[in-house]
Amino acid sequence: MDYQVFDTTLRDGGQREGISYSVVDKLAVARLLDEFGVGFIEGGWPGAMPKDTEFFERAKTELELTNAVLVAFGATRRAGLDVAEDPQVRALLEAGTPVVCVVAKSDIRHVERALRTTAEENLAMVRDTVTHLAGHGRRVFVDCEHFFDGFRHDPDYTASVAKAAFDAGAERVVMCDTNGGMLPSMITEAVRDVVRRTGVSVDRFGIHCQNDTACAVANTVAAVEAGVKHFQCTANGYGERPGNADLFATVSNLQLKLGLNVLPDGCLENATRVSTALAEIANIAPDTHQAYVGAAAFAHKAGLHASAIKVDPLLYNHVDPAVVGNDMRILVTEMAGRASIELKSRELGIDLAGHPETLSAVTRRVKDLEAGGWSFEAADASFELLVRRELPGGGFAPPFALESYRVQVEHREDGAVISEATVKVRARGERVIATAEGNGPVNALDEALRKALLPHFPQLKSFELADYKVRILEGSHGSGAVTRVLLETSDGERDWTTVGVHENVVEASWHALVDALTYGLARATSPA
Ligand SMILES: CC(=O)SCCNC(=O)CCNC(=O)[C@H](O)C(C)(C)COP(=O)(O)OP(=O)(O)OC[C@H]1O[C@@H](n2cnc3c(N)ncnc32)[C@H](O)[C@@H]1OP(=O)(O)O
Ligand SMILES: CC(=O)C(=O)O
Repeated sequence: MDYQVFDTTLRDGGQREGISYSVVDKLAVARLLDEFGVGFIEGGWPGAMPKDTEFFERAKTELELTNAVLVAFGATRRAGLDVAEDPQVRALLEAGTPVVCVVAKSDIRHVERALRTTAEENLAMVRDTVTHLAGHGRRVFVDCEHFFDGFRHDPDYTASVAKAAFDAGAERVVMCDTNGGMLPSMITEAVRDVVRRTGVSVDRFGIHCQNDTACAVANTVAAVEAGVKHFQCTANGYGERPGNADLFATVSNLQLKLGLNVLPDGCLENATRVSTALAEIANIAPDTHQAYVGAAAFAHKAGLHASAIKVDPLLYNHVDPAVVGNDMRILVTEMAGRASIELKSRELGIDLAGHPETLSAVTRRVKDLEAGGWSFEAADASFELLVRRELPGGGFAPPFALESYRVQVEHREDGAVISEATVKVRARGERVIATAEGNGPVNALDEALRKALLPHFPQLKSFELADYKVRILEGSHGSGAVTRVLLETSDGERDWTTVGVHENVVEASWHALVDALTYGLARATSPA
């Protein structure tokens, strides 16, 4: 590849609050990153923590990488210590990786105040460590910590650290925006200046940006545009404080916007899947609004967007979502227009192109219902039922009709709380009455309804209530508060979400429940 994509999810990514990878997690993350096509995987700091030491040990036999090489991270030798005697330098070699990356101080203020040593000793620490590691056959990358802050304060000293690393045999010197305080123009200016001062070609430099100004991706792109050929990122931007440059946004920008050859062919289209899988392993909910790979990255809510998208999706998408393995979605809400309804219905397999009256009727109905607290954005199943109910000959025959339901909640002397529901429905020409108990009124209703319908619809057996969310919405314009219920149902293969709204939580739940069973039964009897 023309560029070195250096991933540090397992090292800097692990520095994010809330992440604690196990060794097994680390091995799984490394495999996914390799599959995604990065060139270097920084696995951690051997010797600093037992898990990282074990990871490198197990990687020797358990990790087969196709695209990437494994990198061990460490620091330059301690001040005043012989490099061969420094245990953490020894641990770096014992990790057995072909590449090592050492962090070096490059801001004179850090040298003097944090390391409490001299400018010259710090240069010697860099030289000794690089020479020693290269002498043991390692490719050596040097992360110059606080490079940009240091360069702005004392450019001669910071440049001399970079030069010392190169002269000692470092393959790459990585300029780190450790405090993440830079803006793209500052990066561009510093990159040009350090090349001039050191006389070293820009393509031997690397870039590592923290995200404290929310510019990590932009700063990385700026450095690459200035000629840098090695860039460090983390999956989903995980990292210390607000994080690092997000791998997926960075490679997408470089590949799709600048036309650079950064990943092997066919890898970029795995971005969305790999991003989600890595979020699962990190045990962090995927960021739905993440650029390129988030579930909402290509989700359109505004009616005007939909009307143009109907003509050509690229009129409102900056790239085709498929190039990063993502999908476009149309959201139906009070902001929908007829085009939104038409596109969403098409997404659900209903062609409304020849039905202008239905389009107008559904649009009006959605706006009215949403004004009353309904929300179809996350309830595709209820929206589909609404469309089918409005569509003349929409193939919709409700599988049952309610005569009445009754729910009782009984608090007994011994503290037990029992809910009991009775439903009276008509299904397939028959009147059925069923009673059931439940751990709450909604559960009792659900049980009673299933009991009544099961003899007619055995498919109901596989339906399970997967999630139940309740939100109380404050009333407006003098009306009282209403309750919105979102119900997620699963048949083991597919999930669908329905919505119900009413002043009474049981009635709101009933609406969502009826839609859930109606939709599930309609699906069960129609082809997937
Ligand atoms: C910018 C970055 O994110 S770099 C990555 C940082 N990552 C981590 O810190 C995670 C892992 N860290 C650790 O497990 C521990 O901090 C260790 C094992 C590295 C060190 O632990 P300890 O030996 O207990 O030292 P402690 O963390 O308190 O201080 C770090 C020491 O390293 C020295 N040091 C810091 N940076 C460097 C450097 N680039 N080169 C050499 N020495 C350094 C400090 O001066 C300090 O030395 P001192 O003990 O003489 O005061
Ligand atoms: C090395 C590193 O993580 C930094 O300087 O931010």
